[in-house]
Amino acid sequence: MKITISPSELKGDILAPASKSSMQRACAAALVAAKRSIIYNPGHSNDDKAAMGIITALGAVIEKAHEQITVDSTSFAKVLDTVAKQQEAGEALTINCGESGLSIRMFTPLAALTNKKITITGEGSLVTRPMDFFDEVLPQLGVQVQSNDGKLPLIIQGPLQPKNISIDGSLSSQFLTGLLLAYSVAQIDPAEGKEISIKVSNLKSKPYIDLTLDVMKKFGLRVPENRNYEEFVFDYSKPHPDVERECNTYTVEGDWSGGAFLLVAGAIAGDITVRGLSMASTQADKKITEALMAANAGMAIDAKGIHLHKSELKSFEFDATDCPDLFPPLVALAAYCNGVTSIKGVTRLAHKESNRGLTLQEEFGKMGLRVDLDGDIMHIHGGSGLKGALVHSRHDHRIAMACAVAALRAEGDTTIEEALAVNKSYPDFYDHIKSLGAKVSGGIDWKGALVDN
Ligand SMILES: O=C(O)C1=C[C@@H](OP(=O)(O)O)[C@@H](O)[C@H](O)C1
Ligand SMILES: C=C(OP(=O)(O)O)C(=O)O
Repeated sequence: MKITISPSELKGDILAPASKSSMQRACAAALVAAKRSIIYNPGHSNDDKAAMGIITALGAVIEKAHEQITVDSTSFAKVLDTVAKQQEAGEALTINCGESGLSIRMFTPLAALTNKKITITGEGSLVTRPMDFFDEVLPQLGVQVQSNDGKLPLIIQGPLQPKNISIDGSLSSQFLTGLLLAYSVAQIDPAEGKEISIKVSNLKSKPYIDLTLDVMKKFGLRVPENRNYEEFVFDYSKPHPDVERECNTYTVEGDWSGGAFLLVAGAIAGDITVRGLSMASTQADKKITEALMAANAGMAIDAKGIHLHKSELKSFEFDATDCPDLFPPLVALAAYCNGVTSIKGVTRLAHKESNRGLTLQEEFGKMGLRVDLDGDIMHIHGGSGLKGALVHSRHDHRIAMACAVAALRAEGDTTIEEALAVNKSYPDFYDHIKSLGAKVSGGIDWKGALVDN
């Protein structure tokens, strides 16, 4: 599907979408909390749908209402209980993680809490993303694993038993997120002692772990002591925090990752207000506000939201090692900043939905932007304007959104091929920018019919 964006001025206000990082974690926490949970402001991106599909496959029952979902996962309590009694292994099961890196890395250890033989599959770019962490780590926790040479599909069989382990956190924080959730509810072997810890070296994307711990706390799960992101210690001698609580309630946060595209759109082509992004959030991509400030963006933050208007922008330096998803919107921003912007953390981008350092260089190159890759640093030569072009999302949602935002101020039209890649995280993206006045043509209407294409 192609979508064309013509140069536009944006005006108005918009509510940021639901965060898939927050929503997927809520699904996982609701599953292992093994009771009833009400999740408000649920997301409906493909990654969110993958998470809901997985917890359903693992026994949770989801009831959807207008602005909330109710998850009943009391049957998961029985699963854990069955494991504790070491009964017969259950029947085989397949779970499909769609294209979601977080889902596969977070739910695999949770699926391994059961004693079922489970096949874990995925689609699109997920089949080429590295999963060899599981080959190395899960057997240390008593889980049998078979992978396709470190890639999907995985076949696992638990039950996972928490043990003192050391892991490498340099590729992704998502594996640690999964282990933390699993350790919080797993049955422990008394011989392991009362304190069990996960040591982590070289952890990247640290704020995502803060979000994991925050969600665990809100769902009344056992939360480990975080020793400077180098060791996470579970004290099993302490009673489980909220076992008495009958029902959890959780509100999915507004999405700083998707919201970053709206904020950048406002800084280069607008006079807009983005609502629903909390400054109290632990989300990594809240750091976009620091980049906007460094670029001299016309920004003001108050109780009504974040206001952005078009202004003269200057180049900046930024470290995105712990917030890698900001690279695409930052490139769109830097394209309109006078001078050379330098962003650190390129090596974090190699295994996302595309190899994002290269993809950004190539797709923005088609619009006339010079992007140099110098080891871990990206240099963006901004300020001389972009030309509308035919670009390709490369099946990467953040590349499609970055090109769309940059197109708002380019000279001439920009057509994005495979533009519906945005459905992975932000299905309403084109509708949202359109409601702010962006000239968007092509695509599908709400009935799935082709429009203008
Ligand atoms: O935990 C999460 O919700 C995520 C963690 C980050 O991955 P890494 O930890 O692999 O950097 C981020 O890039 C991804 O989009 C979402
Ligand atoms: C990399 C991303 O997600 P995930 O790793 O969960 O697929 C992303 O949303 O940019």
